[in-house]
Amino acid sequence: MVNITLNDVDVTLGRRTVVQGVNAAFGAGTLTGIVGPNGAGKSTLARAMLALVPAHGMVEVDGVDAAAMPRGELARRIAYVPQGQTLHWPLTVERLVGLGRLPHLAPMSRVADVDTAAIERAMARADVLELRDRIATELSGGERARVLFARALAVEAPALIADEPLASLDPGHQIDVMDMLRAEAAGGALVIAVLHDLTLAARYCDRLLLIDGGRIVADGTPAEVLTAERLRAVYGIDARIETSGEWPTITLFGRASA
Ligand SMILES: Nc1ncnc2c1ncn2[C@@H]1O[C@H](COP(=O)(O)OP(=O)(O)OP(=O)(O)O)[C@@H](O)[C@H]1O
Repeated sequence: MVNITLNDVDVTLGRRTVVQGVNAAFGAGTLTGIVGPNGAGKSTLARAMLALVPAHGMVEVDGVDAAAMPRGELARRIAYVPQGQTLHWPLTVERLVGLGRLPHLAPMSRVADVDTAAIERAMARADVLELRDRIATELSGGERARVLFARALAVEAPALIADEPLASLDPGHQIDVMDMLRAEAAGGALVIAVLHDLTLAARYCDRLLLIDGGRIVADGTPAEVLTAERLRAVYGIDARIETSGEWPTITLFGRASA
């Protein structure tokens, strides 16, 4: 079990404050989607939770200041799928997924049976077993995205933060990844995903944080957060939201007229 609390968090990059006054708490067993337009500060907020960018205010993981937590401990508690990561080394897929076990290994120690089993599970769940002997730098964008997702699953951490895990995936694999995120949350994990697909976010997430200009502009269930007025104000689009079904469905009409 793990929890993440943000108390009045600001992040300044260069001379710009890109996350401002964010207060939110995340607990076990919930899938939260972070949505908002390009440049809203979603990735920066995710990175602040992982202490990858310096933040003002307080980011607490299990009641401890994340910035003061040893990196290995933080990495064992929160697995991370970064946005659009470039791969530099020609590792096999299996070796790359195996890097997810690094936070569990003592320096210079070898991969143990428990690690091998976790790597196998992660590759199976991310549907990359057939790619295991391929060189990761030679994969297609979608194959690479699934391998990087598998690397995060291999950590078997109680929390998972995935930054745009659906980018480059075909519709079938998008649904597979959303099913996996849901299953992680149903199994008791704290799961946060930065998403652009509002339809999938609405269908799968328990909670949405809508970010604009570095601030939370709405926080609640998808039906509470996704209103036509907000989509117009935040994204500048005209949309119809149907809330009569099991989850809200969104039909996009186009750019909102001024
Ligand atoms: N290193 C940096 N120095 C200065 N500004 C930065 C830096 N990194 C990001 N930014 C700016 O911070 C803002 C928020 O960026 P961020 O990547 O968090 O947005 P995002 O909501 O994830 O966007 P997208 O949906 O396009 O991925 C953007 O305006 C971006 O240009």
